[in-house]
Amino acid sequence: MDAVLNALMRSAKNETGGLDASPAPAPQKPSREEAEAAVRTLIAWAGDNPEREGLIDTPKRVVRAYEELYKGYATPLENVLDRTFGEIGNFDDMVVVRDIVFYSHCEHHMVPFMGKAHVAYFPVERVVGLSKIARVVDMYARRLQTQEHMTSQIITALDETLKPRGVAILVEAEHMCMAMRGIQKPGASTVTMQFTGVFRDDPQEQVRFMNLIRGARS
Ligand SMILES: Nc1nc2c(ncn2[C@@H]2O[C@H](COP(=O)(O)OP(=O)(O)OP(=O)(O)O)[C@@H](O)[C@H]2O)c(=O)[nH]1
Ligand SMILES: [Zn+2]
Repeated sequence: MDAVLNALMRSAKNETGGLDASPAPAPQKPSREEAEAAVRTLIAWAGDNPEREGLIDTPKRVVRAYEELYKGYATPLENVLDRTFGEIGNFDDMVVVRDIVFYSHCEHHMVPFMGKAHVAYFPVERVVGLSKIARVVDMYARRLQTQEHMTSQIITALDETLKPRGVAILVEAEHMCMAMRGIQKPGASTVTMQFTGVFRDDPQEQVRFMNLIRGARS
């Protein structure tokens, strides 16, 4: 099992830098049976009996749930952003998709953090389907990471793939590892933001973005 873990750790290291468009699959992904056995171990560690009736099928359910919660590892970016649309007239202003709800898990505790992402970009001649921006958010949210890394992965993916005049992202989230355990501060929210291109160079565009995501019409 140590060899499996080492291989997984090497693979994960390769995935932390750069665009990270289509992460290489873990070279020796554990089998479904091994994953279910690990869940049984954690149930016993929590203090319950994994063989009792109510818990007997739980490892299978947890492994199925993991496939959904972490499906971002299996989504190639090129499949998400491969289609753009050119019939936009002379539109060259900001496109903002705000209030994209996401659910993620922090890499430190594997406990959920959830919130909203707001994304804007200045298209150059072609636009991307609006749902694809939300798909990119989901793709990175459904992995283990910090909120900062998630924020930078989303903006890098959009910037390098669409090559727009600029991208802006603001992510606001509540971390259950700060609410349910540890410091126990429910309601505390964390805001991360990042800008490229005109957003980075022109503070007025940052202000317009902030006003738009707060609902103001300027
Ligand atoms: N920067 C950052 N920190 C995070 C994120 N998610 C969780 N954390 C923090 O990760 C830190 C881990 O700290 P450690 O001291 O290694 O772990 P810990 O003993 O469980 O820490 P406590 O949460 O303070 O009990 C904590 O301060 C968490 O609040 C995130 O997305 N970004
Ligand atoms: Zn955490």
